[in-house]
Formats: sequence, C-alpha cells, structure tokens
Amino acid sequence: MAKETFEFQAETKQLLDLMVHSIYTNHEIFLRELISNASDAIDKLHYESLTNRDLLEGDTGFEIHITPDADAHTLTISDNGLGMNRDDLIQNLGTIAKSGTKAFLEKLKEAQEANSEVTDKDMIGQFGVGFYSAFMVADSVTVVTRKAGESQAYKWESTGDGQYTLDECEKPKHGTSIILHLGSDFYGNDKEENYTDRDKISGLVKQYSDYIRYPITMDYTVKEKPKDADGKVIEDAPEEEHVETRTLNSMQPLWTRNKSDIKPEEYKEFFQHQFFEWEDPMEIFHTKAEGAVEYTALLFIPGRAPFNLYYTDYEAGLQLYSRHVFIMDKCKDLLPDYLRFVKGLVDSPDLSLNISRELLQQSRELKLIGRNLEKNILKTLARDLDKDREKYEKFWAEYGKSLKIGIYSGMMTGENNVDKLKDLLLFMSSKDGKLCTLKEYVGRMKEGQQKIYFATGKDRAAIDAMPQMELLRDRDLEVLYMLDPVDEFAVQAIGEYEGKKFHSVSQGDLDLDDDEYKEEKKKAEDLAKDNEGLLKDIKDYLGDKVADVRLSNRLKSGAVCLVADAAGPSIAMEQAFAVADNPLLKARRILEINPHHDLFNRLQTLHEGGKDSQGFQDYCQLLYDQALLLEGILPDDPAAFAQKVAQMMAR
Ligand SMILES: Nc1ncnc2c1ncn2[C@@H]1O[C@H](COP(=O)(O)OP(=O)(O)OP(=O)(O)O)[C@@H](O)[C@H]1O
Repeated sequence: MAKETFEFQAETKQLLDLMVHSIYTNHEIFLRELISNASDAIDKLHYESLTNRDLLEGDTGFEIHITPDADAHTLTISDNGLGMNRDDLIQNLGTIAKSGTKAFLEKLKEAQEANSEVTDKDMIGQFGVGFYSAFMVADSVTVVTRKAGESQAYKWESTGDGQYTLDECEKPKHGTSIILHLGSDFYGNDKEENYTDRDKISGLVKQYSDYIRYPITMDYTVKEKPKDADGKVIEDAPEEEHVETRTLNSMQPLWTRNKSDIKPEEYKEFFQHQFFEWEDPMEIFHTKAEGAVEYTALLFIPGRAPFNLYYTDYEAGLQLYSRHVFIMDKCKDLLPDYLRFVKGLVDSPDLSLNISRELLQQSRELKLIGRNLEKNILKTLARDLDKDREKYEKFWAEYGKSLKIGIYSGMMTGENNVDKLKDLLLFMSSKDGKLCTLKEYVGRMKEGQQKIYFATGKDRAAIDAMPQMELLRDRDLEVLYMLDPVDEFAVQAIGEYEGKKFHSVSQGDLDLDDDEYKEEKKKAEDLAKDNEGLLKDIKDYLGDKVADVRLSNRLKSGAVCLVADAAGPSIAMEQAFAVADNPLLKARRILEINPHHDLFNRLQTLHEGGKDSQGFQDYCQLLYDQALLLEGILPDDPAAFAQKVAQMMAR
C-alpha cells in the first residue's frame, strides 16, 4: 500500500486550528490527555484478554513508557494497549464522532467572547478533544500503532493543517506510540516549557496522572561507580553509565485509598480529569461496603448540570471496575434515571469479569449495589436539605428538574418514586418568594385550609398578575408557584401530601372553606340562572373552543379568566403536551366571566341588542382572546384580535 493522504473532517479541522493557534495557555495538559488515552487502550486490551489471552501475544506487563529525546526534539508516549488498525485510525483520529464537540467549540467561543474565568484547562477534554491537544506543543505528530491480534502496523502523520497521511509500517509490539515533534518553544534548556526535560515530565506525571493504574515509566541514564560481588561500591573505580527504568506514578487508584488520607484537592483533580469536568463537585460520596455484597464507590454530584442533561444524547451511568480492572464506562443500571447526573465509579470484587457486559448489568449484585447507592445519595440530600439549606438550594437549582421528572416518570415505569422524592421537592411560595418544601407548606397552612394551592406560569410576576390569584391573596392563602412545565406533572403524580390534595388556582372550584366564599358562590349560581340565555349564547358563539362559559366567583377585579375543568389536565399541562407534539391531552377550557365587572353589564346590554349583532360577537371573541393572553397563549388569530381592539379604541 502506498502512502495515502486524507482530509480531516471539517469539525476536526476547526478543532485543530484552535489547538495549533492555541488560545490555550495551559499546554502541559496534553501529556495527561495522551497518558489517559494510553491507559484507556490498555484497559480495553486487559478486558478483552480476559476472554482471549492470545491477544496479549505473550506480553503480560502493561506499561506506558515515555521517551523524551532532547537531540531529536521529540517526546514519545508508548503503550502496549489495544492499538488501532487502519479503520480505527481513520475513525478515531480523523473525525470527531461526538456530538458534544460542536457544543464544545461553541462554548469555547462564548467563553472567549465573554472573557470568562473558565480556563482552557477546565474546558479541554470535557468534550473529548484529548488527542488533538498534542498539536498545542507539537509541529507534527506521528502515530505508530498495531492492533493486538492483527499483523499489519500503520503510521499516521499530520502537521495539524487539515490533512493526515496513512502508511503501512512495521511494529513488533502491539499498542501505540505517539511521537510528538515538539515546536521550537517546547524544547531546549533555555525554555520554560521544555518537554524533553525529565524532571518536568516526571513532575507532570505526578501532578496529573499519579493514580493511573498502569506503570508510567521513563528511562534515566545513571552514572554510578560499579559495585563488587557483595554489593559494595568500588570507590576507586571510574563511574559507569547505565540505563535505569523508573516508574513515575504511585499507581494506587484514588478510591482504594483511605478516605482520611485523601486531600480535597486530590478528589477534585480526580473528578475533573476522570469525568471531564471543569468545576468542583458539589458533593462527594466515598463509601466502602462489606456484607451481602462488597464494593467501593466514589460518586460525585458535579457542580453544574451538563447542558444536555435532559436530551437524548446525554449518556448517564457509572464506571464499573472489578478488583480495579476496568469493565465498562457508562453502566446505566446502577442508579435510577432520576439520578442520571451523578458521576463516578463502582469497584466490586463481586462483579464477574467473565460474563458479558449485558448480563453483568442484570446481575443481582449490581442491583443490590445500585439500591444501596441510591439510598445513600437520597439520605445525603435529605441531610443537606435539613442542615445546609443554602447548599441544598444550589443543588436544587441544578438538578431539581431531574427529581421532578423522576416522580412522574416513575408512574409510567412502575417505580414508586413519590415516597422517595416528595420530601426533597422545593417550590417557590407566594408567601415570601422563597423556596419551600411540601412539609413546610402544610405545616403553616391556615386553619380549615383543605388544599395545597398552586399556580402555573412562566415566572413569578406572570403568576402574581393572574386574576385567579387575587382571591387567594385576599384570603392570605399561600400558593406554590409552578414555574417549570414539569412541576405540574410531578404534583399530579404525588396527588396528595399528608392528606391534602393539590389544587390549581386555574382549575375547578377553589372550594374555600369560609362563609364569604360560600355566599359568593351561591350568589354567582343565582346570577348564572338569571343570565342563562346570555351565557348559552356566548358559548354557542365560541363553539368548541370552550367546554363551558360560567360566571366566576374567583375573580375580584379581573374581567375574565380561563380555567380548566377539575377532571382532566390543566391548561398549562395541555400547553406542555402541545410543545412535546402530543396534542392528545386537551384541557376542558372553561371561560369564567366576572359578573361584578362593568364589562359584564356592557355584555348584557349588547346581548339585548341580539346575539347575532356584530357588537356582541366582537365582545365574545375579545373576551376569549383576553383570557387566552392571560394564560400566556396567543389568540388563534392575532391579526383579527388587534384589528378589533383598534376599532374599539377608535370609537
Ligand atoms: N494510545 C491510544 N491507543 C489506542 N487508541 C487510541 C489511543 N489514543 C487515542 N486513541 C483512539 O482515538 C480516539 C480519540 O481520542 P481522543 O483523545 O481524541 O478522544 P477520547 O479519548 O475518545 O475522548 P476523551 O478525551 O474525551 O476521553 C480514542 O477514543 C481512541 O479510540
């Protein structure tokens, strides 16, 4: 095969361009990225060799070897991992398959424009741009690799300018060598960033890659006086040179160490690197368990929710290890979906390495571990809510939605998440604009109050302006604000809390307990009887847009509002379904008119002029459109609405 030239995929080019004309200042992390890739490749071979020992080709000691060459100005990182064949090279080092990379590029641009605090070190690697970071320090990169179990080796070369070449070559050992031809700023003793300097390299390995599970080695030329047969130094002999291979990392995985010996910075560094995060975790769980099943878990709640947490491309799951041997990256079956934001790993000697990953995920041990971890996490969250409200509210702002989704999606999957999660929910209250739990709400309910009132809207101001709120405000009744479309679904799934049912201020009868309300209700019923003809004609004009037209006893100063029948979804839920392209669930809309508003008298007068008169019909339409607007919904025909309002204003 002759040498072939390939073009990088457009996105890769963009990324390479960023690396070459580096906006990154923290170049040194390239080493961490390449070591990490080497370790991943060894992990893969290690795992596969458990069922196919031939792949090891007689080689048993895994190793990552670093060779700085001050004369050739190169730095080589070699591993005896799985290696790559031709297809792998094209696939892995020519394209960026990950959808997150585009988002990375955008985020990076944003950060640059905003001149934000986010440093390059923080961002790089988060979206898997690891290998390309080599171009920050290298003018060109050569990759020589042979896949374990295959005979042909390949050489990949690029200067990072949009093209790369592939050629066949010889490589006796399986695995990969990445040779960096360092740029002139990155070699030479006079340079601050001299990556051919052994002290520099060993320092970086200690700093960033100490816990890598395989030895990271480097050769040192040592000048020593020879020793005699008894091991004693021969003092008068001239010094001799020999090469000594030293291991630079301690190789002890962080999670196997004692909690009390681990410094917060170590957890932080591990979390950021292992899980491509760039902020500190907000919670760390490091547990060792023995008993029915033995395991160590090191879990983190990231400081910030990933932008795609609720999108289908988000991959939840924990890393799995057995006796420190990596099994898989994203095991989804450990934690319930509502904890999808938790990152971390589980290492258990009780997990069998010799069964397929699919079967492993079904295993009894795994389920048991998962249940324990879930309990642990929920207990910690409950403790935070109780003891450190500020911290919990921060958690809530990032992940509250996930718990709320968990409550109602549990209904569909048959898990009962309600009891586990209902006491962890927070809603903003009309009382003080602060977040409160359901327990707090119920604890301060007014005497005789039977229901937990809530209102749905896009923000606090929109809800406060709802005509339906006025009556409750007058009665000093606390209302919970449902500001997120999922809130109402969660509340529906809970149904009732401590025997108190949830009740939307825009749905059904408010059922207040006081005499005044009952009297008002009675009055409205009498008035409705007197105006039966009027209400029927409005309903007839609006047709199937509304299920009913009624006189309101919930409105104070507002003229109209739209409510939903108590049986069936609310209007907000209907809207949420519509957004999700599921128009099946429709609210039964009821138009309520305030009989004490001047507008009502006007309506009566117009009605006397005939139900077919233009004036009456225009009023009916405008009333309905107004009610829609109050719910944040556009009138069906905004132009006609504007036209009618304009005509009336001109009169
Ligand atoms: N030393 C290596 N041995 C074998 N394959 C490698 C090696 N280095 C890189 N690769 C392959 O190239 C791919 C791309 O590497 P890159 O560092 O860009 O991303 P990644 O490692 O997949 O993502 P991340 O950096 O987010 O872990 C890897 O997924 C792997 O398949």
